[in-house]
Amino acid sequence: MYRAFLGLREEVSGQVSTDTLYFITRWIIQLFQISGEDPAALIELMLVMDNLKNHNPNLLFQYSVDEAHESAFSIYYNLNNLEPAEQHCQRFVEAQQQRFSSPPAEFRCKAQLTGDTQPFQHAWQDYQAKLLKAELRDDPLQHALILKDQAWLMLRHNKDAKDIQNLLDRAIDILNSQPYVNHREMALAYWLKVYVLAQLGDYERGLDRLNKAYESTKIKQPPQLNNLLQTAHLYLLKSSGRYEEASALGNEIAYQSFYREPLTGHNDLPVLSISLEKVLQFSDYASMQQKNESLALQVENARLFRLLTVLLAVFTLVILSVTYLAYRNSKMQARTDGLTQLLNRQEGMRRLKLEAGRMRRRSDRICIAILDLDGFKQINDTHGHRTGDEVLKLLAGIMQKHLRQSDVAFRYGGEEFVIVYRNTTTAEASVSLENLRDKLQKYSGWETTDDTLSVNFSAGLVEFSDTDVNVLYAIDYADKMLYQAKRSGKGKTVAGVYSRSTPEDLTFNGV
Ligand SMILES: Nc1nc2c(ncn2[C@@H]2O[C@H](COP(=O)(O)OP(=O)(O)OP(=O)(O)O)[C@@H](O)[C@H]2O)c(=O)[nH]1
Repeated sequence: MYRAFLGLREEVSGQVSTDTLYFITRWIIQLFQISGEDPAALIELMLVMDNLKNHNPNLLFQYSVDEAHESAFSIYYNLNNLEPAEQHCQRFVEAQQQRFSSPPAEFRCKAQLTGDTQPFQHAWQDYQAKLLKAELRDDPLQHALILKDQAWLMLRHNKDAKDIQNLLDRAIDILNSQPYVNHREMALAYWLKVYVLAQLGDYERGLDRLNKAYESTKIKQPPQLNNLLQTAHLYLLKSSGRYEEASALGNEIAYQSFYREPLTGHNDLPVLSISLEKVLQFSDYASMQQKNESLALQVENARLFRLLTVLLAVFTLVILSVTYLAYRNSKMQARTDGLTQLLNRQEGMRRLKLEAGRMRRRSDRICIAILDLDGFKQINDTHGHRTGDEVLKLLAGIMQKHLRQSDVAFRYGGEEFVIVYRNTTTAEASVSLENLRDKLQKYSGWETTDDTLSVNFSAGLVEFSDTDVNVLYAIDYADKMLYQAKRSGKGKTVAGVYSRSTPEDLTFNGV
């Protein structure tokens, strides 16, 4: 297996990026370590260290400087070569301090070197306090989890295997007695147990625990958890001298790791897959090659699937946007008058009623003006309908430009327009209407006729603040005043205030 990966590194060097090479080296180190080939792992590690020196460590390997030193420490420590172990521990501490804003207060490598039991004591006391809390709260699940964590702590500090087993047995018993079994925690507890039994060389019981662990993760088996159990299995096989089985399982774990993130997301994956196949052709791992192919296919399929999902999402988004825009457009069209682009009568009346509602709620007032172009038939007859249309559009444009945003203007019909002035008195609205009139009369840029056109309008204006009266009465009232404006000479505004007491035969105070 190492040979295959060493060969792979040779094959792809120069073709792939430096950090991919670093990843491959990392596996090789891990493989050597798993198999207890510490000196070989050390040589590989030195290779990484050299790379770290040659490249800018803050850029390329910024996430691995401390990991490399920690691995070097463990290897030297295992080999009982304490001087370099100490150096690497120191470098590891420095790297961690650089990498994290708040690195751990106590470092395990230091404690291991000095035989300092302080970190263990602190953590142990912490767990004891938590245990007490869980007991008081009568929370057996939490209790079991803390027992399991305590076992893990003891294991990391090389405590007595029997004590560790006791803790784990208690944790497993509690987990088993729960109405709903927590499969993940159960598997982790069993995994620890297998690990401890492997250290004790108790293969039979270890295997029994392992089968239970596989069993408890059968329902929901995330790949990482499965991988964890496989690693425990590997320890067990190795510790009981079953090297062939261990080697086969080691291969499987290595291949699975090869195709797992983050390397599968790596740009260099195609080169790696092809090269791995080539290397395997010259090695004695023919059966693994098949597995490699099917795994590569799975990766490719997953990638295609991801691509398709993204494409589908983009496509759906485009369709939705287009549909939404078309819908919005058609809605706009249904609301506006095609010629003047003002609101049409239906939408205008709806907005008028809304404004009346708002007025009632705020005890406000509104002014309603009806404008009618004077002598418009004459304009049509003399200058043609196109000029008539131009006049209508001109007045609409002037309204849009010179009315306030809160005012609502719409085409009431033919050459009639309505303006709803929010919170405005008749005096203020009259000023606005005179302003519109002024702009209309001063206009001279006609496109459809050379003649100077005299364009003007008459208007009926009503102030309306009575909360009990239907706003349509006010419109009728404004219409009647418009009629008065027409009758009394055109080109003017006649205004009045409408209330419930306004008699049927209307009296006007002209402006
Ligand atoms: N060009 C054009 N003319 C229209 C449009 N809608 C209505 N008209 C015309 O507007 C004219 C309105 O004529 P009348 O109701 O007699 O009004 P007027 O000539 O302005 O008379 P007064 O209101 O008394 O000043 C009619 O000839 C309609 O055909 C339109 O969209 N475009």
